[in-house]
Amino acid sequence: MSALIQATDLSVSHAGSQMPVLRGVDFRIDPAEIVTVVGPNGSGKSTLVRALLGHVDLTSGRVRRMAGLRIGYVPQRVHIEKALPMTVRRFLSLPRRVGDAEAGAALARTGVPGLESRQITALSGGQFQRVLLARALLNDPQLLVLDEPTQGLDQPGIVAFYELIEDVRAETGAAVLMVSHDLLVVMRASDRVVCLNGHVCCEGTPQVVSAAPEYRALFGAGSPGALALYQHHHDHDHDHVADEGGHAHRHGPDCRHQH
Ligand SMILES: Nc1ncnc2c1ncn2[C@@H]1O[C@H](COP(=O)(O)OP(=O)(O)OP(=O)(O)O)[C@@H](O)[C@H]1O
Repeated sequence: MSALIQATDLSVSHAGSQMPVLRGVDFRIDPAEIVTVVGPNGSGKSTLVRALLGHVDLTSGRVRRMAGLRIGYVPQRVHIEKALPMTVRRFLSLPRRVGDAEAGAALARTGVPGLESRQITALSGGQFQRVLLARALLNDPQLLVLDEPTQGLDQPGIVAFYELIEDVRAETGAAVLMVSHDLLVVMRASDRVVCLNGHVCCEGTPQVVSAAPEYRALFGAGSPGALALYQHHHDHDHDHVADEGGHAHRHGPDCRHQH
């Protein structure tokens, strides 16, 4: 199956920084897959997403996007000028004007029907994330890219949002690339999880990754384990590929974690 996006040996350095943010990253996403990138703060998740979309210059490596690929992108930060009144309806027509029926259908699809006349700044966090998703869906994307789409949501809101994402995938067949901090919920909703820390630390299906000793060392069992990800250190290169149960699972032989 040909990939929607495939990156090979990707390295990125930001201007003024000695250290590359990403080094030697291989990544691909196939049609209808839900892939989630997890990793500590500053590990390069947003940079990877932006590199895959062609929004940052590469130091080395290559990114190939399928010709004509339609992408719906929800960036990590959406700046809304508070002083500038803007209704949901108007927001949905930026940057591309859409008809009332299309706008209404997108809002209904994401579980926030009838919000057209509300001010964007008056929405709750959960409503706003759904409006952002509605806008991303207007393009009839083959790939949805969501950078921390559940920020600011409470636990039930997070669970409901991921259920919505799975429904959207089932209905539209769109692939979904997400960056997330909601590790445990993400494990359930994703076909594949990629753990990033400047490089790909480990990756595979949720089952394979969660069964891997390296994953357990990182996350433990239950929610407190999620904190471990934010404490672990990577001081190694990955030069080892292990195959477990026929699934790709990669981890360095000398991957040391604080646990
Ligand atoms: N435009 C930029 N110019 C310079 N440095 C940048 C730029 N964007 C990101 N960085 C730096 O690159 C590193 C990775 O940032 P990135 O936003 O990709 O990480 P992240 O994993 O998405 O983090 P978080 O979980 O905090 O959102 C950070 O040290 C950040 O300060």
